Amino acid sequence: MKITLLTIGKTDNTELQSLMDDYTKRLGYYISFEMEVIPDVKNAKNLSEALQKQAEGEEILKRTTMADVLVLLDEKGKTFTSEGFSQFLQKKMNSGLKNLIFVIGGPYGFSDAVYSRANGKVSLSSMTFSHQMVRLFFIEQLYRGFTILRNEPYHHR
Ligand SMILES: C[S@@+](CC[C@H](N)C(=O)[O-])C[C@H]1O[C@@H](n2cnc3c(N)ncnc32)[C@H](O)[C@@H]1O
Repeated sequence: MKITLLTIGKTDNTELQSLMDDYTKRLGYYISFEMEVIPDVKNAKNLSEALQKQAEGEEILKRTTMADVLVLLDEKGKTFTSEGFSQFLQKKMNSGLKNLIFVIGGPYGFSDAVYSRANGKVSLSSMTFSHQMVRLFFIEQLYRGFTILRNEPYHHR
């Protein structure tokens, strides 16, 4: 199984990027993982929130096929413990799925079209994080999930 994390817009914070690179490298020992950055929508300043979400949504949907499982990172989604999330990952791997795609929305979240296509929603907290911060938190949780599945001493119950 390959896991892709789709995000909108590059991170211009080098410290955040360096932490993400570190967890991405570590994750690579366990699973094929890629973070794909969708370029910021051009002229976003001149667009309404709805139009910006629609444009971002089209870019997200372009990058998925119906065979992929698409899971949105969304504060109103399902919450997991880290152990529960590791079981979620294990089940997806056992199911023979080829592509598991997680998506982080832009500054205004997701368009209705993306919500309609999604197979599920996962929340990291009921608080809202910036779309930049949430990438780091999520990649760390993915890494944690795999260390739990391998019984490695990263996660302390
Ligand atoms: C600034 S937030 C957008 C908030 C927007 N009000 C909404 O309704 O989604 C940008 C993105 O970060 C992600 N995000 C923020 N907080 C999150 C959380 N607690 N759990 C999961 N994803 C979160 C979501 O993908 C969201 O689309």
